[in-house]
Amino acid sequence: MDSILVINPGSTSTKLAIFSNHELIAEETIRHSVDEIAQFENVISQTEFRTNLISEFIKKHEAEQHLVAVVGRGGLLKPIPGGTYLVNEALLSDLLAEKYNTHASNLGAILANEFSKEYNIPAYIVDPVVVDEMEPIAKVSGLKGIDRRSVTHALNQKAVARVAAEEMGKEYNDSSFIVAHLGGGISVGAHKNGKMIDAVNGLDGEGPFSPERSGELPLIEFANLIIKEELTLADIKKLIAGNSGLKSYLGETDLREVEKRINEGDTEAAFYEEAMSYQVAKSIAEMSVVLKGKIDGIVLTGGAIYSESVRNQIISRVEWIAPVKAFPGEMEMQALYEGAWRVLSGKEEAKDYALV
Ligand SMILES: Nc1ncnc2c1ncn2[C@@H]1O[C@H](COP(=O)(O)OP(=O)(O)O)[C@@H](O)[C@H]1O
Ligand SMILES: CCCC(=O)OP(=O)(O)O
Repeated sequence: MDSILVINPGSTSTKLAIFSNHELIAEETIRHSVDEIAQFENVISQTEFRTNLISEFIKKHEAEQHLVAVVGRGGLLKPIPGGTYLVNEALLSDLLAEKYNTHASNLGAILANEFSKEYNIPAYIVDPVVVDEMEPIAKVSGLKGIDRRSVTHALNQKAVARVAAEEMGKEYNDSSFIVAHLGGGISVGAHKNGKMIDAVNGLDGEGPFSPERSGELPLIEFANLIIKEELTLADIKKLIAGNSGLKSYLGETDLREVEKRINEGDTEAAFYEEAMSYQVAKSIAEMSVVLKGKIDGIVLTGGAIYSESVRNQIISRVEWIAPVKAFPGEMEMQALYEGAWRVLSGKEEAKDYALV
């Protein structure tokens, strides 16, 4: 039985799966609390902690003898086309140096490499968070020398848009969708004819706030804070992409805990949950302008879309734009497996990061 190990590190979770001959053999989502993540100085220093969790998973499912490849979520690399990439020195070196910023997805290739070495099998990443299909006009920021960049849940955005298109009897490559992914971070993409032509960057301080990120901030107020608190660049990255959003308002990134508080009558928790939904709806509307109103559907996805109230709050504000479909959670594990399988079966060649 040839098996492929799938490793998907998110900011609040490590998702693991084993697939064999297109069948899901085992799957687990390990959630990480705010306190658990706070023990670590940075993302890279979580490697051993998450490696141990993955080793336990492999042993629990007795997969050691069967692994033929490992595939991880692709992190912050240089802007590159979509596809399956071999994990090699050039790719690992950019991730370990955090050359293009820090995020849990950087661990995908690093963790995959650990198991590649242990089991002497190839390691891949698929459609990393930096997949860049933005049109030139979308990259203009408003200040010469600074361009907008594409940092999104590209893998899942494309996977769910494909399923939504199929359900509507359409082809992804021949339709227009707005996809909002609500995870630890929130990204929103305008997909036109198979390409994400504009996107709200879910990491660098654009668009809606998320369970742990600030999204867009009033610039002058933020500049004053940086000066007053004498923040370094590392402090700023940690603040806007790890210690803001619901965490800063409510001390919590787990929406299920937030909802428990709401059910117990916490009006502040209810207010900030609704504010997050309100901001997501605004970003979706922004993308409807990118697509000039010709939209086949709006797709809501990510862990936070399991929340009925978040889902309904967004839908009530955007359903006038286009029909809305919700895919709570993500289809990333299957998409990662398929990307690796396409290469192993010879249908596609793995791309070399150093050469793109
Ligand atoms: N069943 C659920 N109900 C409500 N919220 C959920 C549920 N499952 C996950 N979430 C929330 O979704 C967010 C994380 O989404 P997810 O896509 O799993 O994150 P990650 O970015 O870590 O991959 C967290 O706020 C989490 O609490
Ligand atoms: C926008 C980059 C991807 C991202 O934010 O992923 P998480 O939600 O897992 O943090």
